[in-house]
Amino acid sequence: MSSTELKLPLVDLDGYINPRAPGDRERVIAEVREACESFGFFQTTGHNIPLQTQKELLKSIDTLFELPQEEKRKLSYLENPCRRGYEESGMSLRTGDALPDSKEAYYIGREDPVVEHGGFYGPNVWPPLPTEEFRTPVWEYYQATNKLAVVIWEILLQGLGYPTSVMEAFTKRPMVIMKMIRYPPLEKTLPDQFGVGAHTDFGGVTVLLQQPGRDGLEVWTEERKEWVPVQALEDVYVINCGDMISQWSGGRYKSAKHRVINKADKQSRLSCATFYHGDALARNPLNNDDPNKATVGQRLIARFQKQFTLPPEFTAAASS
Ligand SMILES: O=C(O)CCC(=O)C(=O)O
Ligand SMILES: [Fe+2]
Repeated sequence: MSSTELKLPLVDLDGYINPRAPGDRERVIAEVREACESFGFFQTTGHNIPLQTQKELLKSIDTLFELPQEEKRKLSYLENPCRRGYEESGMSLRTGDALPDSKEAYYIGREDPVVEHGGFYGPNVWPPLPTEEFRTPVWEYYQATNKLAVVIWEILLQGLGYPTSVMEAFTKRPMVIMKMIRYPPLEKTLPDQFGVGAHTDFGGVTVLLQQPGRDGLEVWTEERKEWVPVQALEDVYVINCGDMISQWSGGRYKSAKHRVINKADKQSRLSCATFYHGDALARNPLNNDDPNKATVGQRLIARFQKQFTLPPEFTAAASS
């Protein structure tokens, strides 16, 4: 089978969110488990995020990235104690890739009033756009994906035989980072440059919205040693597991390598990833005897130490 024929599993979450018959939920739980054991990725419908909310989010992302470059630079995440704000094209370098990512990104997260735990918690940076054009639709979308991520976490935990109440042990103040992304057209990308170079996601559950019709995401299958292209379909989300949940599951759920290259010659590509981890200070809630005693926050630091500029108090927390 050639790579173009291989597709990610498609799971309809409606049976879990609005069960109508006995066994509906169990069926969805089994389908998600199967997908995450084989691929670490799946696509999904029946997710309960209104199409209008998705469209408004994409419009807001477009408006944001259309701001003049000097305006965007003023919002740099490198200047922000919580690493919220704007990441310019060419700033993320991936191991093994000669060239840095071509994408530009903008990060928001939980809205906490004060900076705490070296910036894991704190306020967002909002761009100088009318509230109704950016902050309101983006925040509505952020909350909707938070809810969806909780549903996915619950399904994944039940797939391993745990009750959903396990969530309480590590999600009192979950770190939920949302990354809005714009990829330049292919003709503006250097040869051998990726939009996002091959990587695994750091932590928990990722909820990804791709701009419909703008393909570009590819997922690595270890079994076949192939990159599987993922279609960007309207109202269809991509869900994947990160390294932390993979480790917590004892390796049952895969954290698959993936990369993005915008396939469109002349059009940019938008996407938005919500990464739902756990409390900064939480440890593996599934195994008290896990020899890896790192907190969620420490894992995050260890992973991004090279990629992001981190304040010293933060880095110190990683090694303690
Ligand atoms: O834009 C995409 O389709 C995927 C982005 C991604 O993998 C990431 O930001 O971690
Ligand atoms: Fe990713």
